[in-house]
Amino acid sequence: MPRSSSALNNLPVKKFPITTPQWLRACASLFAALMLIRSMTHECLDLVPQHIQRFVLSILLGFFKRSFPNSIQRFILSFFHRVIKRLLYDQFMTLQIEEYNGMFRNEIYKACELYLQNKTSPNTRVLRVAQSRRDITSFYHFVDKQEFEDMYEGIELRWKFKIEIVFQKYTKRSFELIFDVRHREKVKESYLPYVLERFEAIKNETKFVKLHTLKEDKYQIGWDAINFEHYATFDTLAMEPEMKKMILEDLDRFVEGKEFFQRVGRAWKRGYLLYGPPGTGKSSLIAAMANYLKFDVYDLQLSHLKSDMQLRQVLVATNNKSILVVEDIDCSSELKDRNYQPSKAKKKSEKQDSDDDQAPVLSLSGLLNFVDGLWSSCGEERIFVFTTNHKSKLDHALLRPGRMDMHIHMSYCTYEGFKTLARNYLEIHEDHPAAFGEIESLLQNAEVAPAEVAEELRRSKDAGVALQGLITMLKQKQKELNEEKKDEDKDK
Ligand SMILES: Nc1ncnc2c1ncn2[C@@H]1O[C@H](COP(=O)(O)OP(=O)(O)OP(=O)(O)O)[C@@H](O)[C@H]1O
Repeated sequence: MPRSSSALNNLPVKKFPITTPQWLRACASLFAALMLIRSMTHECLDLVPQHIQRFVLSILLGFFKRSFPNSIQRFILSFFHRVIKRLLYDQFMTLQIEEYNGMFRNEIYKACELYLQNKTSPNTRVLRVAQSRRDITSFYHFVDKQEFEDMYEGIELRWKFKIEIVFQKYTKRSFELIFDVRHREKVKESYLPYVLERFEAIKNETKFVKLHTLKEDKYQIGWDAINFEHYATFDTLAMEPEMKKMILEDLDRFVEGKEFFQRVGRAWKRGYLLYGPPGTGKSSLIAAMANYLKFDVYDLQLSHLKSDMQLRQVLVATNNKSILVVEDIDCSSELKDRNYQPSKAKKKSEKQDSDDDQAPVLSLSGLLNFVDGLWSSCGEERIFVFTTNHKSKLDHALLRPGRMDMHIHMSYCTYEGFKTLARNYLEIHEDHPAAFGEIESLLQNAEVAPAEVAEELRRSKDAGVALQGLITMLKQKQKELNEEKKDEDKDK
């Protein structure tokens, strides 16, 4: 039987102070109010620089600590401290930028290094400064925990440089970028690309060619860089004009050849072999190439390396747009013969042989692999230059195209070469016709390196005296040569 409506009305009803939807609404309003207060606090705090906020907070905390000596009050204070800290600082995000990304140097790290050169913070107390003769800008070396401040479109950014020792062996360098987490996207999409852009611009504005040499500390082997202060250019180089033109055109084709190398599926690199007697300008030509292309020079002294692994380690640490030089490659006894067979060496002594088998080896194939093998694809716009006084002593594997693409013979001084040197050292242009004529005919038979001619021309500022000195020296050389020939004929 259905209950009557009056019966229903008489049932006991439990009354709540507020209904469930009302309670939810109240919570939502409270939450919204809190969010509003939080964002208003942040908006207001945005107007106050962070270091001032931190300073004010530390003063307030000090004041409250002194005012509340009792332990319960201190507990409440530390609770509030944590809440305020959370409100103020836990909104920060930290980006870590380490120097190495696996085996390779991190491009963003390099960009930060240069970008932050001119940015210091008011609390910077130590700066290591260096300046080179040719360089008008000073270089700052960062010290551990050094801080930098930056401002980008109203966003405050704090940088910190860190040096850590890992595994008690290696030094690990990194930058930390600390910023308000709300600007995460802007920092990623806009600020970091801006840093990279500035890096490229600063690099081009202040590009000084660097000379990198190997340095080894207790644990690691790496590169040390100084400004390259070799003033040789193609203008000052004593060389046949056609040869100069050919090299310059080859270099131009190389640097403009990115698409070509991609199209033909080859690594963007080029190898030059410079060969000729001592003092004919091999090092000067390398300097002229570096100054012309504004490429850094890496002087790879093989005697500093013990194994292929070390070789790989230093080679992957080189930058793009660089010239890797191995001087006097024929003298590199460090390079084990490609056909090196431990069995042959057994004849020597058992003990030494077993040591050899286990010792890490620096091999020619290790080097070739980098010039032409799989490792050659690491990096781009690389030039390899090997020099030798004795081309005939070199392994044929090294000489083939693809490894050494261009063989450049650095010859004894020619008349054209002499004219360049006379212009360099005495600032004269064939206004001593008599002396020039005599020197031209003497040079045809003399085997004299440009270094020797240059040395003679340096002896006096008076062009006439210097040229006469050169003529005497050339005559003396010719005399010696004739006597040698006579002796040879006698022996025959
Ligand atoms: N072709 C050249 N043009 C201009 N200067 C030269 C030339 N060759 C030599 N010189 C002068 O002689 C010096 C020594 O030359 P450089 O070191 O370039 O010769 P090198 O062929 O590399 O010698 P080595 O084989 O002994 O290393 C240079 O500093 C330069 O002043």
